[in-house]
Amino acid sequence: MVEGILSNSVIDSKAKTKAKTRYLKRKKSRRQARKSAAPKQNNTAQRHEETDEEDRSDTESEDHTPRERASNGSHSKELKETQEGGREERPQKKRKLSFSHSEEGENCMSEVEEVEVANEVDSPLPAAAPRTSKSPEPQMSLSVFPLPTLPDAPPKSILALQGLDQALVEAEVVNPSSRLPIIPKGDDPRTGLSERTRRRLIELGITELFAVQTALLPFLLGSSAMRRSLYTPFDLLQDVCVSAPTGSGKTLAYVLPIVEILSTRIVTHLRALIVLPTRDLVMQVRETLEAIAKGRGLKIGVATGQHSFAHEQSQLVADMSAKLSGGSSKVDILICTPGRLIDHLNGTLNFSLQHLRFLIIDEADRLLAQSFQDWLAQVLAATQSSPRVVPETAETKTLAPICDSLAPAFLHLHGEVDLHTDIDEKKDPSCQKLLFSATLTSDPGKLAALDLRNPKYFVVQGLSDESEIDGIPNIIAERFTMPEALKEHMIICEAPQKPLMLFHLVHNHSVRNALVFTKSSESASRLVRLFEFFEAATSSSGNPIVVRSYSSDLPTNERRTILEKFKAQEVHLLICSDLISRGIDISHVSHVVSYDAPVDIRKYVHRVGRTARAGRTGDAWTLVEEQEAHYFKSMLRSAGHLERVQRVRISEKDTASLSSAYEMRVLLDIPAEPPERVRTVAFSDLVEPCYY
Ligand SMILES: Nc1ncnc2c1ncn2[C@@H]1O[C@H](COP(=O)(O)OP(=O)(O)OP(=O)(O)O)[C@@H](O)[C@H]1O
Repeated sequence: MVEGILSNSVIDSKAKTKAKTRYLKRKKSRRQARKSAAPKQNNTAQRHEETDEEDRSDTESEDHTPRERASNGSHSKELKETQEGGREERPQKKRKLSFSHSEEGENCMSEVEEVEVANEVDSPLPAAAPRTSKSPEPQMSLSVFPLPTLPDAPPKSILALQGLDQALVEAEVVNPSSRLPIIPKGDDPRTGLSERTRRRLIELGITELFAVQTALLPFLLGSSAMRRSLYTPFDLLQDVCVSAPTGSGKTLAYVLPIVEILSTRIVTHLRALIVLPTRDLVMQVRETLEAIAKGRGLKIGVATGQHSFAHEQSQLVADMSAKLSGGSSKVDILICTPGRLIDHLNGTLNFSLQHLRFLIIDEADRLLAQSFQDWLAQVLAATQSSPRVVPETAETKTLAPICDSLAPAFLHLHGEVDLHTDIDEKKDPSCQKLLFSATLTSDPGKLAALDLRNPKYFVVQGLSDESEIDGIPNIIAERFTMPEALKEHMIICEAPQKPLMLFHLVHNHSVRNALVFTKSSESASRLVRLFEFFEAATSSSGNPIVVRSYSSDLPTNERRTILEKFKAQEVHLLICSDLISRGIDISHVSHVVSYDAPVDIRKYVHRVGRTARAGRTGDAWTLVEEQEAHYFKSMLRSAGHLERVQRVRISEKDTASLSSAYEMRVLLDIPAEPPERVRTVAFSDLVEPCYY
């Protein structure tokens, strides 16, 4: 019986072995058949199918005993490898899915693939995941949106032009070296100047026009009669903005058209208003105007607050007895500072801007930065007519009869004037705005405040000035053009050495006829005292250097006297605050010294521009304290100007003779200071005392 059982089990095991052999044979033949059918390449999908197949086989043979599995160790190993292979290949499998289910374009597909591969790398799924999935449906991928990508940064040139007036971007560039000889006789269609004006210019020694004048005169005086009209109610004239280097003749560029056009007037009205930032400039422009307009019968007035308000009123307005709708003026041209102008607009009866033909804003960037009483908005409003609301009021009844004419744009205000013509159109003010500066602003906000009409920009700038760096026009990048014959230098030294450097420049570099700029009026007067001490210590001869301070601390009359002495070369050095850093034109200034370095490029441009004017040569020196050197250089660099400023090194040997003589003298003469508060008894303490 036992034997029977044993023989049965042997038969059983033999049968199983046969079955297994058959299974392996079948499997081998299947594999060979597949291999011969499929291309030889190692296709991942195929491999995967194989794996699936094998998996299925694996499932088929699940009824095998563990022993059999053990005996089939190589088979299990193969299975395991296949599983790992399947796991590795999963991203491709998923890609296949998304490809087959997405209707989106190829680009989108590649996006999907990338995302999935990335996900796979970041957080691999458990290996069994695909197999445990019960769903027969392939996994739908979520609709995928393109990932947000950063747009390419726009080029600097585009960014710099954002928000700017297109007229500024398309400014007319004028070559600074262009000149136009003045023809004394006959017509001159090139400039539009009358023979009389040209003769006057020649009398004044002006034989040719400078670049800015050659560009502006034809534009303002043009050949058409309309351009020369006193009123242009239906033809709006273009406003003009001019950026031209210091000393390039901007004043004449507006004075000549004013004189030329206003000379045709019959009745006196206030037709040209010139606004300037300081009294000194008002006086200077007045001199130029009077010289050019001599014999033309034009009346020129000034309002700066130098005289009493009542006195100015009596100089400006002819009739203050009753309100005249057309205003009343004793002057054709008014030159003024903005503060006093607002005083007259608000407080002087019959002071009216309705007849203005020209509104000139010189040193425009400086004036636009001044928000004093919102002066610009008030001036612009006064050039416009307000709509007539009620024809008959107590006020209009008392309106005096027309003894002074109304400007065309203001005619509707008067009840008795009821002009209905074929051309019964709205009439615009005839005021043309002209802006000038060596450092004209491109700030859209500031320019917008001017309410410019179809402006035309002129920029006087050398072609060699690397006109556009990064495609950004110089005027927009605040790279200002300097006078061609100007030589610029800087001396970097310690702060206490600055006075010595100044004495060195005066005595060893023959700096005379110089403007020396300090940061404040107080610094200017202290430096004058120091200089006088020094001169007393060093000059044995009878020719000491004469030094004076010039700042707003001085009364106007004293300032005028000092300026006249300086012009007469009786004063050799004028130590001044920035009061005269803009616009002042003194032809013999051969040197400018910035004793305190300027902190912004505009100030630098205007200070150094007091020399090398009208084509002359000149030297500018800047004393830069060591701690300021980095800032100063980067300021120049960003203005594209660093290469033009030459660094001059001054050794102790150069100043040895000056310092010993000076320090001895200072020790004797220095005024008593509380000893415990004074750091050292050095001459520098006189200039800028250093207290602990
Ligand atoms: N065509 C010319 N021929 C000779 N000299 C001239 C001519 N035009 C102007 N000038 C002289 O050039 C000097 C500088 O002129 P102006 O004061 O108008 O310069 P600017 O451009 O206004 O300078 P800034 O920007 O410093 O105010 C003046 O002395 C002026 O008389």
